[in-house]
Amino acid sequence: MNIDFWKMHGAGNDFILIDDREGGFPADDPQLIAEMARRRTGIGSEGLILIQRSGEADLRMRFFNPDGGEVEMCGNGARCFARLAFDLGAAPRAMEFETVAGRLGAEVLEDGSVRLRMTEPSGWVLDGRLEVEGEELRYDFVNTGVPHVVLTVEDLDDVDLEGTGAAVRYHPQFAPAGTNVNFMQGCDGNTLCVRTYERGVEGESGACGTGIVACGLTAARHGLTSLPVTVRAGSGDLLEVDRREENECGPRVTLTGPAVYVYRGRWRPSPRQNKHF
Ligand SMILES: N[C@@H](CCC[C@H](N)C(=O)O)C(=O)O
Repeated sequence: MNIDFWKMHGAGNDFILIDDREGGFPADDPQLIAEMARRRTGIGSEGLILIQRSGEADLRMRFFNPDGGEVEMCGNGARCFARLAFDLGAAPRAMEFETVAGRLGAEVLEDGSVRLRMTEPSGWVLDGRLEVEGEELRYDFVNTGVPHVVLTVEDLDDVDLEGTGAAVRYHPQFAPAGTNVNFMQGCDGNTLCVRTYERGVEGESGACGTGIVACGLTAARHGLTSLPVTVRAGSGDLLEVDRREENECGPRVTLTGPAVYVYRGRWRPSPRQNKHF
């Protein structure tokens, strides 16, 4: 058996997407997922996404980090999920789907970009203090579907992203789940620039949607910017974070940005994965 997939990216954050509406993908095999996601010897990606049927919404999204572990949500991945689901005829242009973090809404816009309606942010810590390598760091924290620390910096090009990122990601304060770590700088006008050390990628990813939302909301709460805010990801792509009056449920945080096809392919598992096929 082969696995048909789409390779897509959202602002440079790249994913493997699989139409698993009929079931059958061995999601309980982290080794297989890690092998598919591995650069050089696999397809290479910063996450694997399953499109599944749902009894309660249009669809269900499952998201796996490239280390094979399932986590609650992925902002850039959710936009790719919505665009592919719409193009496959699996969901209407304005859809709702389940995630482990809760129910999301998405609208595929005419140009193929996607506006995502997020779950309500939770677990806020504003102006927290953290000791990292003998130094006190000021940080903010919010869960926008997955956990995010936001570190406000003066010069994004001058941060030790891998060093400080890993130290905060594994800091006992955020154990056992760990956290993603965003470095945020105010840029020109009402624009933020963000680079993210991602849990599960264990390094800098091309962009992180939930991290960009965490930064946009944090900057607004500190009065550094106002919503809607434009955020430039590490990849250079621009996304918009807003809080909009969407429906009778009241205002919802939104993330709008690209969802781009790279190619379509078929994965033939290596012999050591043949147990499934
Ligand atoms: N890239 C994602 C976040 C994916 C999950 C993250 N790696 C985690 O473990 O929390 C995004 O765009 O939000």
